[in-house]
Amino acid sequence: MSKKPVRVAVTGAAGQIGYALLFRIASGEMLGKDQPVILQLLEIPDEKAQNALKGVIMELEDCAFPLLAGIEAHSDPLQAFKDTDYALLVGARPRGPGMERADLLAANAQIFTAQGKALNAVASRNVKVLVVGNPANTNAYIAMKSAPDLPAKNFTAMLRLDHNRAASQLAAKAGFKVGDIKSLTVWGNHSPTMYADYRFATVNGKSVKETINDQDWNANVFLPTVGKRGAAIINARGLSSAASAANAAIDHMRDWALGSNGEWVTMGVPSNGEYGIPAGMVFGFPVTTANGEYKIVEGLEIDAFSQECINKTLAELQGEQDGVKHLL
Ligand SMILES: NC(=O)c1ccc[n+]([C@@H]2O[C@H](COP(=O)([O-])OP(=O)(O)OC[C@H]3O[C@@H](n4cnc5c(N)ncnc54)[C@H](O)[C@@H]3O)[C@@H](O)[C@H]2O)c1
Ligand SMILES: O=C(O)C[C@H](O)C(=O)O
Repeated sequence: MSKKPVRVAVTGAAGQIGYALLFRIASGEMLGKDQPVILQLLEIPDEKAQNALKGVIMELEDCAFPLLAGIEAHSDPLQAFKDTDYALLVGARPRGPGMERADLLAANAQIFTAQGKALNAVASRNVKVLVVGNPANTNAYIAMKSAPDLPAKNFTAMLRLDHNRAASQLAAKAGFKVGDIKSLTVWGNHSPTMYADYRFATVNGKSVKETINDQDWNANVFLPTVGKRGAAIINARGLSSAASAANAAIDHMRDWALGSNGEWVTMGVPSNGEYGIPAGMVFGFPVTTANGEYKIVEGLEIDAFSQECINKTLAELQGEQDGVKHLL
């Protein structure tokens, strides 16, 4: 018997990540090739954006995806999030000319407060939320705080792009096949301060750290390369990463919904105090996923270098979250 369709809300649906994301969701790459989906798409109430959204919907229709059980276009989050089982919050306010970081935080705080409240009011009580729009961790924190009737653990931020970037850099450095790298993680904020940590990673049972055996490369090449990859792509393309961001969003949601088969993946999730991260802070952690739930990998040893890196990204996130406290 075929499965009942699930509802997937995507915000910023006419943007560049939206364009790289929706077709893959509709083809079953996110939730499985047997799972019909209804897309509930949100764009700002602006004629140009709504027209662009219409065009994307026409293209979705023209793909004749067998799993696409419905498509809705909305400009009101209360309609877009109605009964939604999954919410991918991609749309966000980009930094404009002369805008300070505090202005960016405040503009996004407004968007994610409203969207958190709307999720709280109308979404499925089990909705799984992924925030992609930057600053992703803090936006997820704001949405979570604005939705007190939903489980806080259901609000997550995207660190998977950083994770995938780290895997790819390691593979290139040591000649690994990227798919053979296990137990890699990225701690902290989706920003250049993130700490991509391969101390526990293995390839075919062999330690990645021992194979590479180059702390200078780790500190001075690998971490800056992964941390500044988003900026490098903006410099090269004139636009921020879109296909790789959409791909990471698919990976994040697929693993959360369908399980990671015991493997570690990285998710930005609210801390319960693990590794000294303040409870409630949305932080990149190693997790395993099964039966629609994630579990933070606990008990890992944090050496002095790692602690220093974690402290740096933690301080940045604390600053961001302190900066929006008065708005919540
Ligand atoms: N977490 C990550 O790893 C990661 C990676 C890449 C990009 N990003 C972020 O993702 C976001 C989207 O990137 P993009 O390249 O698709 O941008 P984009 O500008 O191409 O598209 C964003 C879309 O969101 C819409 N939007 C803005 N505010 C909205 C709101 N309140 N409700 C609904 N829609 C809204 C805009 O109209 C626009 O169509 C940006 O914040 C970007 O910085 C995050
Ligand atoms: O949009 C950005 O600022 C960069 C993006 O978050 C990325 O990591 O590619």
